[in-house]
Amino acid sequence: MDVTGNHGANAKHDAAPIALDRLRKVYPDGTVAVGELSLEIGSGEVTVLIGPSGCGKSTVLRMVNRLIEPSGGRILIDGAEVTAADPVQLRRTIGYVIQNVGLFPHQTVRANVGTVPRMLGWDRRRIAERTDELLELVGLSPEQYAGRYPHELSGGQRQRVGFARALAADPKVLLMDEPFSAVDPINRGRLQDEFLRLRAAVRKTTILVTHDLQEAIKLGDRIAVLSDHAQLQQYATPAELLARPGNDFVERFVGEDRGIMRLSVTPIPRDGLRPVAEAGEGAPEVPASATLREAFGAMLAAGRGAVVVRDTDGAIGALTAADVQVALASAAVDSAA
Ligand SMILES: Nc1ncnc2c1ncn2[C@@H]1O[C@H](COP(=O)(O)OP(=O)(O)OP(=O)(O)O)[C@@H](O)[C@H]1O
Repeated sequence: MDVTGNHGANAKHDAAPIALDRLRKVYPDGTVAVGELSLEIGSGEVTVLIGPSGCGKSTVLRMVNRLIEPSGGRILIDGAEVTAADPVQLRRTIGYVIQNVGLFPHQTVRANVGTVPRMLGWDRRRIAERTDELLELVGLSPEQYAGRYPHELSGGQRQRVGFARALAADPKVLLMDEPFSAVDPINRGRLQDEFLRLRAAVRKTTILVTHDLQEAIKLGDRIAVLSDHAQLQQYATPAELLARPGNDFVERFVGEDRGIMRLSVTPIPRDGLRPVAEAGEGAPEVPASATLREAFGAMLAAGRGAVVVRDTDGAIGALTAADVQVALASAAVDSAA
């Protein structure tokens, strides 16, 4: 299946880099929502904006698709200034996913997903094919769900439809504003996993707003930590951010759990493994691609002090609880280098 949507004439859009250059927004009542923000987002990367409530995250996002007009500065997508584009045309090249999805209640799932392709004048057959393809991609069988209305879906399913709709016309850029926050914790985890799976298949330059640090760490290639007026406090990979908070604000923001959270962004050190026998008889096993969190979790679940690490050729070594601590310490040194 061609999940990129690049099968039809004129449908091809590669992911595009985004640059925010001294971006500013002062609302008419004088509120300075965004003081001056500069940020570069690489093509195909997921950047997460995170920060306290009211710090300007949504304002930044909504300036990128011109739902809000900037008061100053520039936004460049693929080198072209966003403010030079027609806002309606622009929005057709940008997928937008919001908290409560905003599906049209009186339209079927099929019609909702086909919204932008219809506006772009695609023929019916092509729209139908693309809709089926996307529904499958987000894990909803078209036979079962295409004819339903939004009120006949669960919150998580609605979110999936919203995501399919955002991807329908193969946008260059995806903007996601708290996309999973209206969903219960279990479905939220599932949707996050789904997002990770999808983004491996469809690489879109994505800006995702959240106030959930776990989510930021799980989904972001890079995280921008903002304080009031969208002041950039640190822009770093999840591993760097947790190992080396750039200042007191970020240190307070990531909080005391950052040591634990680092487990989930640090891979098992293949070079630092012990002989397999040191794990002891019946030790739990984890794949070499696992993180320290998964390895440590397997130890705790089995009540053991070590795991056997396996790759496709078989067992490649043992990792103990003490090794986990050493690996974390050396990963912190690496990320400082
Ligand atoms: N239309 C508006 N007029 C005046 N002030 C506004 C307007 N919209 C938002 N603001 C203010 O701008 C600031 C930034 O709001 P914004 O919604 O961008 O923050 P946020 O970081 O996304 O917040 P949250 O995490 O709570 O959703 C806030 O102080 C908010 O009150």
